[in-house]
Amino acid sequence: MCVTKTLAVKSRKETRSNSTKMPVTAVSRTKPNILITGTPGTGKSSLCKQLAEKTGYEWLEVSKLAKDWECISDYDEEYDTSVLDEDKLLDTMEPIMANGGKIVDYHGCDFFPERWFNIVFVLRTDNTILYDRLSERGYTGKKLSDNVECEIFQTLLEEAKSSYDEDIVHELQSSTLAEAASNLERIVSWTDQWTKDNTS
Ligand SMILES: Nc1ncnc2c1ncn2[C@@H]1O[C@H](COP(=O)(O)OP(=O)(O)OP(=O)(O)O)[C@@H](O)[C@H]1O
Repeated sequence: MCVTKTLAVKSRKETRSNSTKMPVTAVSRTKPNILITGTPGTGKSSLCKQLAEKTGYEWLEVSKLAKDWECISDYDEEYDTSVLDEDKLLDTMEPIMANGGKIVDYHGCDFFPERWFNIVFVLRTDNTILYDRLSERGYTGKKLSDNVECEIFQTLLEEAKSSYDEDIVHELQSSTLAEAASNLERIVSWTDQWTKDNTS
């Protein structure tokens, strides 16, 4: 079982979306909200940090902020990872997301409301390269193999495609530094274009 799947429950997302009576599509805002997702180690944080510097948008690193906001409900010893209190996290994020200009970074995506995001990027990394990155980070045993399997089975890509309009979901290769630079450039260009198209 993939680590990310311990943290995401799709049916609850749908219940929330319905209960808030908001449209499923992204609401109007002057700056877009961007979701960057992918298996741990695919380069989300590295990309988001640079993207925030280039755009001036706010980077929300959900795994770290969830701890600061006390939105952790449990600790999963088998996977050596925190389990989110999703309801509390979403309630905390809701007003933050409202004005746009947010870059959300998390290794899961099916519990966020669809209306929050204008675009979704799923980072992908070659399996061998990802194995080495996660080993260097100290991942071993089941945590290491499950995360690599998660990438092999493109779990996050499928999760994103089933949770958001496929037209706004984009897969980005993130195995090399050249790809990282190209991804950054592509997202900055998209952001500039979105702003031109939506604020004139
Ligand atoms: N495209 C890339 N090419 C080469 N190295 C990369 C690339 N992207 C990230 N890295 C390196 O891989 C490691 C993991 O990157 P990073 O921490 O950004 O991943 P992450 O997806 O945010 O992981 P997590 O979900 O656990 O926070 C870092 O050492 C980073 O410098």
